[in-house]
Amino acid sequence: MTAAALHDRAQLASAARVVVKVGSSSLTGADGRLDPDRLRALVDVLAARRAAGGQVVLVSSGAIAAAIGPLGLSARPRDLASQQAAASVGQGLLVAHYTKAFADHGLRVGQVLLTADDTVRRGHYRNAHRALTRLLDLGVVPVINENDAVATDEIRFGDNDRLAALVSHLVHADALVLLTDVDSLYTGPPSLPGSRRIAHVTGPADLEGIDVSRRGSAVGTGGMVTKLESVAIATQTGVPVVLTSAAQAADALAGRDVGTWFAATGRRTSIRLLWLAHAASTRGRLQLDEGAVRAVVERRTSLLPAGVTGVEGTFEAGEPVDLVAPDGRVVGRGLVAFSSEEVPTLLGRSTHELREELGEGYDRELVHRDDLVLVRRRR
Ligand SMILES: Nc1ncnc2c1ncn2[C@@H]1O[C@H](COP(=O)(O)OP(=O)(O)O)[C@@H](O)[C@H]1O
Ligand SMILES: N[C@@H](CCC(=O)OP(=O)(O)O)C(=O)O
Repeated sequence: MTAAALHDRAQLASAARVVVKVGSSSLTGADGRLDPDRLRALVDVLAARRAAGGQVVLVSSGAIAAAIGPLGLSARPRDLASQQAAASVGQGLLVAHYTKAFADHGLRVGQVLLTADDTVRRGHYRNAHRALTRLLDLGVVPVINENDAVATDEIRFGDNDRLAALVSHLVHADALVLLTDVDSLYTGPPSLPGSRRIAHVTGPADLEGIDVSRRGSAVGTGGMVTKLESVAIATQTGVPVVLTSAAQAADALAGRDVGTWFAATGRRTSIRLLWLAHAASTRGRLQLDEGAVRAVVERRTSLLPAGVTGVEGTFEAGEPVDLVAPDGRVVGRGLVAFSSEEVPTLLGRSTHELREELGEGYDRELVHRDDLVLVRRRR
């Protein structure tokens, strides 16, 4: 199935496949613990959508919050190991609640735990796509979360907003619905007098001057910042987004004038490159000479070892690195074809020399053009 581009929120009512992301703040009570009534209210809305024939993929946060009570914690843990342990306990409890609540509507759920790698590395991406598509074909509601118990700080999303954008790409969704604890995007912190609802965003220019700096709820992670990053990823790859509160989920899915509608700005494109440009944290840096900068930036060629003068960091082949110009500007990011141990022996050498000395396999690009994005702004 391919997504038909939705042009306005009214079309959401008949969209065939939507991804709905719900944040921890919408599933918890004032004490920061999971509130089964709030979870059930959301499930009622999603089940109604399924009953009307629409497919739903749910990306749900709340694993860590769900463990706060059972583990006797006073608040959301801050260190990675405790978060991993809490997520491991809480994820089972969370899915048990979903399984029961959807079963009351005659629906099955399938738990899928993903890491950033699963949505970016080619083989993993295809695998996740196949599994999710089959679940949907079987009428199941996939319930997705990050695989927090094994995700380390370097590789994890940490928030589910950007994960939801990548999942929307993965399942070819018609739209992404981000549910949180505010009813829309505002011009400034919602609690500040004078902040106004933004109903419609047609592109990045509409977001200029908007203040999203204030952090959100105590249980949520990313606040509005990661939601706007999610919006950027989804809309640039052709998926429109509605952002609203969980309380208005039914209205949003019915295409009514609630929340903020973010129109799609681009067409379906490579998610790997989008992820590289937006969010991947790089593992190292390759120093380019002027000629290599011109080749990569102006002629859009692959990066060859001959144009690289230095390397920093520790990375494996296939991991993201920054491409740095002689003046220190990051001009691009790429998935490097060799590990940081191998790179120094290749630097400044022509592909011919490398083939002669090291044999075939070493005469290829350091970063292939298909694995490279240009960075226009200073990061
Ligand atoms: N300009 C803004 N418009 C709307 N909400 C904002 C804005 N700036 C900051 N926020 C905050 O973002 C929060 C939502 O993020 P978060 O707590 O991470 O939710 P979730 O758990 O749903 O991911 C809201 O509670 C709100 O206070
Ligand atoms: N994967 C984590 C999500 C972290 C989180 O709080 O995300 P969010 O509430 O969407 O900002 C969990 O399930 O607890």
